[in-house]
Amino acid sequence: MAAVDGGEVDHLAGERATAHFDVDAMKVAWAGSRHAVEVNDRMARLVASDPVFRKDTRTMLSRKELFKDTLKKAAHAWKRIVELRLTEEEANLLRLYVDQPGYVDLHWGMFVPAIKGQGTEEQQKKWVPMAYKFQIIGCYAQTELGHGSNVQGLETTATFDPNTDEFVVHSPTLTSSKWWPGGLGKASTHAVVYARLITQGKDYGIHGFIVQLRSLDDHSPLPGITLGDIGGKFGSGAYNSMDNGVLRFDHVRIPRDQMLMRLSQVTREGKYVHSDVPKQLLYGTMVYVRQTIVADASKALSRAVCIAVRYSAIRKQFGSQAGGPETQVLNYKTQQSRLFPLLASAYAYRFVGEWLKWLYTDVMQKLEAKDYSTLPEAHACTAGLKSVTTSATADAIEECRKLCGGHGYLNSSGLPELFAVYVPACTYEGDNVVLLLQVARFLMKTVSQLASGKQPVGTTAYMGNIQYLMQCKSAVNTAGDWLNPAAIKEVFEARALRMAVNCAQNISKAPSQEEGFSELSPDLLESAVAHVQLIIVTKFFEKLQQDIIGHGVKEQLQNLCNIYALFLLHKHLGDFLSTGCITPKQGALANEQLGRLYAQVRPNAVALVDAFDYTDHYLSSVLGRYDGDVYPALYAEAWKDPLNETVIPDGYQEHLRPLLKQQLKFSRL
Ligand SMILES: CCCCCCCC/C=C\CCCCCC(=O)SCCNC(=O)CCNC(=O)[C@H](O)C(C)(C)COP(=O)(O)OP(=O)(O)OC[C@H]1O[C@@H](n2cnc3c(N)ncnc32)[C@H](O)[C@@H]1OP(=O)(O)O
Ligand SMILES: Cc1cc2nc3c(=O)[nH]c(=O)nc-3n(C[C@H](O)[C@H](O)[C@H](O)COP(=O)(O)OP(=O)(O)OC[C@H]3O[C@@H](n4cnc5c(N)ncnc54)[C@H](O)[C@@H]3O)c2cc1C
Repeated sequence: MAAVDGGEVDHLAGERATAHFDVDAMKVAWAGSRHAVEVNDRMARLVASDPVFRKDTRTMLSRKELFKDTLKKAAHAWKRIVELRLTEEEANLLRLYVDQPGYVDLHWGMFVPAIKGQGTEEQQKKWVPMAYKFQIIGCYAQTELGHGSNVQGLETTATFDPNTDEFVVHSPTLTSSKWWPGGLGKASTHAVVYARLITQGKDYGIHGFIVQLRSLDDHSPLPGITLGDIGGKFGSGAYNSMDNGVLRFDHVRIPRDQMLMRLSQVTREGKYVHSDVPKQLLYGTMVYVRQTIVADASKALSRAVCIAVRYSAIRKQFGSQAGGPETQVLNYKTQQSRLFPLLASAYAYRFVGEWLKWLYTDVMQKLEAKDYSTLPEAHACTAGLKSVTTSATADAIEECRKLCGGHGYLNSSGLPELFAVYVPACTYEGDNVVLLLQVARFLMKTVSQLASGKQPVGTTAYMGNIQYLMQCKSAVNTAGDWLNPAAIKEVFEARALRMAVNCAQNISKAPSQEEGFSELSPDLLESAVAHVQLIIVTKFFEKLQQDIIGHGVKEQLQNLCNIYALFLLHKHLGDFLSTGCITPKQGALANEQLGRLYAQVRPNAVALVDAFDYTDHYLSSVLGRYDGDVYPALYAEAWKDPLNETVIPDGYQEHLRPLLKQQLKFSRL
C-alpha cells in the first residue's frame, strides 16, 4: 500500500502485488462461471497463437487488402471450427477473439436468427442447415436509403402474383434502395429482405422474405439485382472490414414459400392470413440483437479501460518537490475520478447484460407458450439498455484515449480503432435517441395506468410505490450513509418516477397526447435515461446478493457498484436536486464518499482489469500490454509503419527536392 501511495511502484508486477482480492475468483465473477473462464481463455489463446489471425498491421492496409484479409480470416476461422469440432459456444468465442467485423457477424448474428424467429418449422428445416454449413451466406436487409428508423416507412415492395405463385420484389424509387446491410456489399449470397407485402391489391405492411442475391456458382448478381458496397466509413481500418451494401431489385421473382411465414401467411390463392400473435414479433430479431449489443458494450468498455488503467500505472509525469521519483499518473485524483467510474461501468454493464440475457430467454419461453404479456417490457429494456450502454461506452472509449495522453492517439494504442469500430453501435440496431423515445412511450403508458390501479411489474414495479416515492426525502446524513444500498435505490427510484410523472403531467396539458409527446421529447429522453440507469444500478445490487466466492471479491464489487451509482448521482445531480430527491448537502456527501471509494480502488485497479482476462492479441495495444513494457513496444511499433520502409520517402524526387533546390525567390524577399 505504502509503495503505491508513495508512487514507488513502477511496474505492473508491483501493482498486482497490492491487490486485496483473489483475481482468479474475480475472473469467475466477471465471466459468469469457471467453465466460461476456461472456454474464453482457451479460445482467446487459440486465436492469439495462430499467425493468420494477426492484426498488428491492420490499420496500414488499404480497403481492398483489409477486405481480403477479412475474407481470409473468416474462412480460416471456419476451417478451424470444423477441424477442431468446436461447439457453438466455442465457435462464437473464437469469432469474437478474431475481432474483425465482417460478413459472418451478420450471417450468424441476424440472418440465422431472423429465419429461426420468423420462419415456419418447414422453412427453418430448409434454410438453417444450409446457413449452418456455410453453403449460403446471409445478411439482414432492412434499412433503405430513405428510411432506417422508421421501419413502417420502408418502400421496397413484394407483390404476390397468383398466376405463378411468386412474389415480385421491386425497388420502386431510389430511396427504396437497401442501404447499409453488413455483408451485403460483396459477400452474401442471400438476404432476409424486409418489404411491403402487397396481395389482392392491398398493402399489408412490412414482412420478411428470403431472397437469393448472387449465383452459388460464380457469385455474380442474379438477374434483376444491382448491388455493391456503399463506400468507406469512419476511421482507418476499423469498420471498413465490413462490406455494408446497397441493393436494388428490378421485379425479382421469388417463390411464395420464401416469405417468412411464422407470423403471417399468404395462401396459394393470395389470401393474407395473420396468426394470432402480436405484429411486433416481426421486430424480434432486433430485440435479440439489441440484447447482444449490451453484452458487447461491456466487452468494448472493459478493453478500453484495461488499456487506460495499465498504461496509467506505467506512465509517470512530474515529480515530488524534492526532485524524487515522478508520479504514476494513476495516482492523480483527477485521473482516478475520470477512470474509475468507467471501470465500474464496465462491471455494471457486464452484469446487466447477463441479466438481460436471462430476461430475453424468459420472454422467449413465454412467447412459445403464447404468453405475450412481457413483450413490451422486453422491448423497453433491450431498447433502453442498448441505448444507454452504447452511448456511454462510445464516450468512455474516447475518454480512455484522452486518459492515455498523446500516445493514446496512436493507432498502436488500439484506442482509435476500437472507437471507430464501436461508435456506430450508437446508431445501428436503432438510433439511440429513437430507442429512448420508445422507452419513454412505455413509461408514459405505465404512469397513465397507475391511476386505474394497475400494479406495474418487472422493472417498473417501483412505480407502484408512487405514494411514498413522490414525497420521500433521503435520510442520508453522512458520507458513509451513501454506502447503504437502500439509500441509493430509494433516490434512484424517486428520481426516475418523479421525472416520468412530471413528463406525464406536462403532456396532459398539451392539446393532444401526440403534440405533448413531441414537445416534451427532450425531457422524455432524460426520463428514459433515469429509468434505465435505475435498472443498471438495481441489477448490480442484485448481483451482489448472489453467491460470490473468493477472497475479497465481493468487497471489490461492492466498491465498484457504489462508485457506479454515486458517479451517476454526481453526474446527474441536477435531476436529483430539481426533483427534490436529495439536498445540495447530500449531493456533496455523495461526492465525498466517491473520493473515498476511489482511494480504495486504487491499489486494486490493475488487478481489476486483469480479471477481464484479455490476451495481448485481443487488446492489440502497446499501451495495454500485460507486462507493462510499454516504451520499447511503442518504439518498435513506429518502425513498422510503411512510411518507414525507406529512409528517403517516395515523392522526394518529384516534390521535396525541387522545392528545397528551387531558384525562384519571392520578389519581396
Ligand atoms: C468489442 C467490440 C464489439 C463490436 C462489435 C462489432 C460487430 C458488429 C455486430 C453487429 C453489426 C450491427 C448490425 C446492425 C444491424 C442493423 O442495424 S439492422 C436494422 C435495425 N433497425 C432498427 O433498429 C430500426 C429502428 N426502428 C424500430 O425499431 C421501429 O421502427 C421503432 C420501434 C422505432 C418504431 O416502430 P413502429 O412500428 O413505428 O412502432 P410504434 O408505432 O412506435 O410502436 C408500435 C408498438 O410496437 C411496440 N414496439 C416497437 N418495437 C418493438 C419491438 N422491437 N418489440 C416489441 N414491441 C415493439 C411499441 O412499443 C408500440 O407499442 P404500443 O403500441 O403498445 O405503445
Ligand atoms: C455500421 C452500420 C451497420 C449497419 N448495419 C445494418 C444492417 O446490417 N442491416 C440493416 O438493415 N441496417 C443496418 N444499418 C442501418 C441502421 O440500422 C440505421 O442506420 C439505424 O437504424 C438508424 O436509422 P437512420 O440511418 O435512418 O437514422 P435517422 O433516423 O435518419 O436518424 C437521423 C437523426 O434523426 C433523429 N431522429 C430520427 N427519428 C426521430 C424521431 N422520431 N424523433 C427524434 N429524432 C429522430 C435521430 O436521432 C438522428 O439524430 C447499419 C448502420 C450502420 C451505421
